[in-house]
Amino acid sequence: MNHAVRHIGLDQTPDVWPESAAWFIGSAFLTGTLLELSTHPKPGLVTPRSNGAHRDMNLQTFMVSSAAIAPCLYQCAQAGLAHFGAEQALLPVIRGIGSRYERRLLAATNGINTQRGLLFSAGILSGVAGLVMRDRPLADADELFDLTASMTQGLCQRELGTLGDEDPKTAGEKLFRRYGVLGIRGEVEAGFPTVRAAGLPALRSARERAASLPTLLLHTLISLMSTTEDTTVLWRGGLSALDFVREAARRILDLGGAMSDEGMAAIAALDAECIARNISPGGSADLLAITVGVDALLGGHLPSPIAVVHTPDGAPAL
Ligand SMILES: CC(C)(COP(=O)(O)OP(=O)(O)OC[C@H]1O[C@@H](n2cnc3c(N)ncnc32)[C@H](O[C@H]2O[C@H](COP(=O)(O)OP(=O)(O)OP(=O)(O)O)[C@@H](O)[C@H]2O)[C@@H]1O)[C@@H](O)C(=O)NCCC(=O)NCCS
Ligand SMILES: Nc1ncnc2[nH]cnc12
Repeated sequence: MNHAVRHIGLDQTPDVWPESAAWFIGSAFLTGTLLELSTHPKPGLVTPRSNGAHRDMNLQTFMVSSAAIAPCLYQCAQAGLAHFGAEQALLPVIRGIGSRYERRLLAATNGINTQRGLLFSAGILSGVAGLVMRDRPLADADELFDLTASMTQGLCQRELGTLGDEDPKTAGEKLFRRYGVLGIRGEVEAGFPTVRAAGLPALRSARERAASLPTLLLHTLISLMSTTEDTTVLWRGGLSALDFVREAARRILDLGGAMSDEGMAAIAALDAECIARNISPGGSADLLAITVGVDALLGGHLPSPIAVVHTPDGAPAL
């Protein structure tokens, strides 16, 4: 068995591999989804202790929508594992699965848009991961992101560039018309540059510095917020809100991010300010879930959720 496969605990016996690989991939992104939701504080976002800048959803709204979309991740991974031929031909298969689950998401939340963006990005990555992992573990994040960019080449032109004079329907289409921003489609078609350049480096840096799990997750989010072209922020507050969020996040990173007392104080202040201004960086929250999921696919180990204290004789303190 391949060392990397053994390292991430997959059973590579031929008749079990596709099933276990699909569950492994889906669980990686579900782990990222659940850990994002469980993180507190998160400026302007829903947490176990705050609804952030939202009046129409709370943690349980996200719990039911996460439960509704979890099977989609597994099915997209299975579609990738079963796909033979050019990767571009896999995209419509993934889009078909995702569209069905977007309806299930909205049915589970009574029409509230909690995680449409996450469904899109995590579904596509699950499919691409399946494409690669049919034969072997992922080499690195670049392999996953480069293949994603290849599979979705032309997506923005097809779905945004050909809007013509017809009325834009979704937030992303309206914002493309108004500001020329590409939103989640642009992030995906470019191969997740924000996760590559900000998310994964921040997560790895926090892990190397032995940060606790909550600190690691929040530090990664702030790093993502400093650079994400988040159409969720744009939708609510325009370019001034997007500039405000990115500049505030950069200042927090200059103070040490979530790994310093000064940074944590600035995060608390930003949370209050986002709520006061009705700003919610939902796109960055999605990218936090994606970052954790990709790290898990690569066998990354996260700090224990509870820092276990051991007694002098080595037994865990109860
Ligand atoms: C492909 C679609 C998902 C595109 O949808 P849309 O045309 O709306 O495009 P965008 O606005 O660009 O993106 C939609 C959501 O993606 C998140 N997002 C935005 N920018 C980025 C970015 N730069 N990087 C990553 N992700 C980004 C964001 O999603 C999160 O925020 C939403 C919750 O926030 P909230 O403010 O509450 O949103 P609203 O309720 O809309 O506003 P209020 O009324 O409350 O004020 C939530 O979606 C989070 O996930 C953007 O909102 C879609 O068209 C599509 O095709 N879907 C079908 C499914 C599919 O194809 N799946 C394939 C794979 S399975
Ligand atoms: N925790 C959260 N709060 C608000 N919007 C989100 N989109 C994804 N995660 C979110």
